[in-house]
Amino acid sequence: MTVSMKLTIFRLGMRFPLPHGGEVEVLRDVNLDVPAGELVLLLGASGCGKSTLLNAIAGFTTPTEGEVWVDKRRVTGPGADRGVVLQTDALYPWLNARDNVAFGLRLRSIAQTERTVRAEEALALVGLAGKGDHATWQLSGGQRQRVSLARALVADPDILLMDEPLGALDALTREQMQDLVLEVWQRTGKTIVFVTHSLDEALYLGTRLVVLAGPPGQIVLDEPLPFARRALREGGGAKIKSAPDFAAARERLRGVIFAGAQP
Ligand SMILES: Nc1ncnc2c1ncn2[C@@H]1O[C@H](COP(=O)(O)OP(=O)(O)OP(=O)(O)O)[C@@H](O)[C@H]1O
Repeated sequence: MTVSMKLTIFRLGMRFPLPHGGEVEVLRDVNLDVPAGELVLLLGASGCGKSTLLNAIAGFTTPTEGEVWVDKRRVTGPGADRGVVLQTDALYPWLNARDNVAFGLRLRSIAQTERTVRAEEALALVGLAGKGDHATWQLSGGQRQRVSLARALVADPDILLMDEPLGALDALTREQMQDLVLEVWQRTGKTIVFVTHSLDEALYLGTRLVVLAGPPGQIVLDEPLPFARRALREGGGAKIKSAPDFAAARERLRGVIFAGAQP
């Protein structure tokens, strides 16, 4: 699992019709060029349009203006080149962990034996080796999100799109899952776009931080981040999250987001 592709968002705009006439502008002139293998953290206050942007990249919605490209292919709808993980896991309760992961492969007419092998590989990648036979109700919240991540990875997508995937987890599990995301990113080299409204999560996890403010949602900050690579080099986050430069970055960004973030 090593495929990864460049993502290009060009002059993206999104307006939705309102029930009693008129429309609401949710995104305006969003431009983003994501090289292959980058881990982009998309941060912004509630309602600024993060999910709308992610849904447009996933192809779940069609933008009113602009374009989304994955490498040389224009996005016109959902596709196996983009794997999606959402905040709620949406696992099928009648299937065990392995069959939940393998489900998408069945739709693509891949033979049973290969489906099983690939599902087991994906489960191992997210730290669930040997848990394939578990029913979904036997899994903790964190484990369920690991299964969701394995389900997104099993088809070997070019890009992984994650919309607040850790938002419903308790604080400790969330920290463990952040390290898992980093590990998966390092091992697969996938291009990842990860949405969050946690400032600490955005600072810690990304190799690049993109801050969206709105409405209408516009990019107000786009800069590289050092902490994810440092965490991988030094093994683990506690020390990094309490380091003076992490605290300083947090304070600076808090200012950007909560004070002067309106475009
Ligand atoms: N289909 C739609 N029709 C009308 N308005 C919409 C539609 N989808 C989203 N919106 C509006 O667009 C705005 C941005 O929503 P979006 O879910 O993208 O924000 P967000 O930054 O992801 O917020 P949160 O962090 O709370 O999930 C919201 O005001 C929402 O009500």
